[in-house]
Amino acid sequence: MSLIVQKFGGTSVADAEKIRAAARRALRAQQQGNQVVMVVSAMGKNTDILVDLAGQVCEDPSPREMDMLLSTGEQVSVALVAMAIHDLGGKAVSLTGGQIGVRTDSSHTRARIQSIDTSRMRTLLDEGNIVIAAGFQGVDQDLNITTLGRGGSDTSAVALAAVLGAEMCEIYTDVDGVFTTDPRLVASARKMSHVSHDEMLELASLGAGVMHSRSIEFGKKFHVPIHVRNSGVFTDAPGTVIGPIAESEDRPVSGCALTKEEARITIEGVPDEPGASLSIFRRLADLNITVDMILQTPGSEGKASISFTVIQGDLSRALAAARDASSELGAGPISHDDTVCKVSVVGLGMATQAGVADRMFRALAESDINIQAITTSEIKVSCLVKREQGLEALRAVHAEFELDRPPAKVAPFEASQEVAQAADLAAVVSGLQAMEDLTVQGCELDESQALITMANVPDQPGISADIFEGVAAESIIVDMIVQGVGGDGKTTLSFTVPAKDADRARKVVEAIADRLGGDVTSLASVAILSVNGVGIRSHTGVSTRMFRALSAAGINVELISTSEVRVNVVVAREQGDAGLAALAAAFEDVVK
Ligand SMILES: Nc1ncnc2c1ncn2[C@@H]1O[C@H](COP(=O)(O)OP(=O)(O)O)[C@@H](O)[C@H]1O
Ligand SMILES: N[C@@H](CC(=O)OP(=O)(O)O)C(=O)O
Repeated sequence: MSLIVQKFGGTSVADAEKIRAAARRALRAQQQGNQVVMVVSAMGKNTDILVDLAGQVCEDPSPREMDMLLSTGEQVSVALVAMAIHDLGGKAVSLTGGQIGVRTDSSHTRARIQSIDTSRMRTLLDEGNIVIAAGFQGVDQDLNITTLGRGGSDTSAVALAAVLGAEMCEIYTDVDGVFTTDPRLVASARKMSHVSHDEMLELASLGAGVMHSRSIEFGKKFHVPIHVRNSGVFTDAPGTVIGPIAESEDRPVSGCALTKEEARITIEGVPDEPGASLSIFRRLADLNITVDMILQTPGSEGKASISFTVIQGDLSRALAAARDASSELGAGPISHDDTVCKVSVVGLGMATQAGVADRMFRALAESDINIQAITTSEIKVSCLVKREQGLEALRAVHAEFELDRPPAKVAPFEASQEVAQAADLAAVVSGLQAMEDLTVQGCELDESQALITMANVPDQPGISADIFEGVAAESIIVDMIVQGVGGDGKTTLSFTVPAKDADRARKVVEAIADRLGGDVTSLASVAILSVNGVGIRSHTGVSTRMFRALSAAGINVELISTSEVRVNVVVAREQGDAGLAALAAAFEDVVK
């Protein structure tokens, strides 16, 4: 008998009527011949209310007690959903995370699932029950209640679907599916018929709150088809399938997103030598702080400037860590800005098409928005801008890439489902032992690139657009772009291009420097080392492990860029082979 998991977010169980509607939907799926596991979140804004309450009682609540408190929200809703099903004549049993056997580590408020025991759920299902599982929670080995981080019910649902070998994991929410951007922020946003795991991973971690990014890691790792749908409509109209296939192959950008609550920290005067990045990011990883944009730009006299962003809530802890690292390194000064936000574009197509970054930069410049920092990966470009301009920036890039219009050639919806359903259950089962372990697919060395740096550029709207339009006009594909944070009205931009195009790219940049000011330097050939896999950024230890391995091998990092699926660093060409060997050894235990 087929099994489906249906997850109902807080918005879909916000009141008694919605709870009854969710119950009817689950019963209908059961009547259609499926076994049904529901995963339910706390009603409406109940988790926010509990967080607020804790804040009124105490300034700095203990994470353990926070979990004890927040988990009650889901306990209320699962019981009510079970009662609603009983009332409709169905059989249902509600279970907390602990009762299901969702084992996690002990990182309260951001725990990771270690294993799930399916036996009790299987017995209940075989007896004809709908199982109603509390999302977002588990227990550690001492039976302390843990939670998975805000929005974590999606992760509970996809994890349950993985261990149960479910045919489909349906995510019911208050919108019709995954849109090209948050439809509440941009009215012209368009629902996508499907979106690839890698795009969704990036979008979710870059601000698309419709899905919890770790749920996508599970979906990708365990081949779980995920279908995001609207709980408020009574039709069976398809929503968005998150699977291996992108909606369109020829479109460079699939979606865009905004993270509002960003904070930026910059450490200047960091000695440009092996181990410097390690000293900083090791401390942040030890505190379990997820670092987002990391920008290292070459400075003068053997000193570099390292900037990174964290979510605003982590700022004070991250600043303390930065101060410790800075005094150990003899670096400084340190500055920070907590009035920034990040706008990003994401698309599998940009890996093979020139001219995405420059279009984004031009769209922002035309709205008179200054870009404070840039990072790129194969499938995303992120720009840090003033928070008050965030929404305008999002709308500008959405319009620039015409995301309101469907792509010319859309891969068929059925294809995304078919491929997704060809899941390898054996792989799922073998992955159960340590479900959220890091999956590193491999370490790579690319020796084909050159590095161009333009320092002391006036920090004003339109500079990046000028440079990258000029480079794109020469049909040169830019790989990594890192723009450091400006000081004294100046900024530094570094980027890599294929070595064969380096001379032409340098000429373009020199012409701009002649006009606007700025010092151009280039390295005709560099080595880009990368570690790629699933959920690279949210596993805070990956960069640390990478920097440690390179530092131990005496290799200096010139430039860094990160994404959900990859960390890239640029090192001197002659150190590429040694760097690759060091990384291969460092990640040997986790390469799948
Ligand atoms: N790209 C996007 N597509 C769809 N919804 C998005 C996107 N980005 C952000 N959202 C927001 O996510 C919301 C749904 O997530 P959430 O409020 O957590 O619902 P739930 O309670 O169902 O988990 C939508 O109402 C929408 O405003
Ligand atoms: N109730 C939790 C978990 C969750 O995932 O909720 P939702 O599915 O409503 O985003 C939270 O608010 O964080």
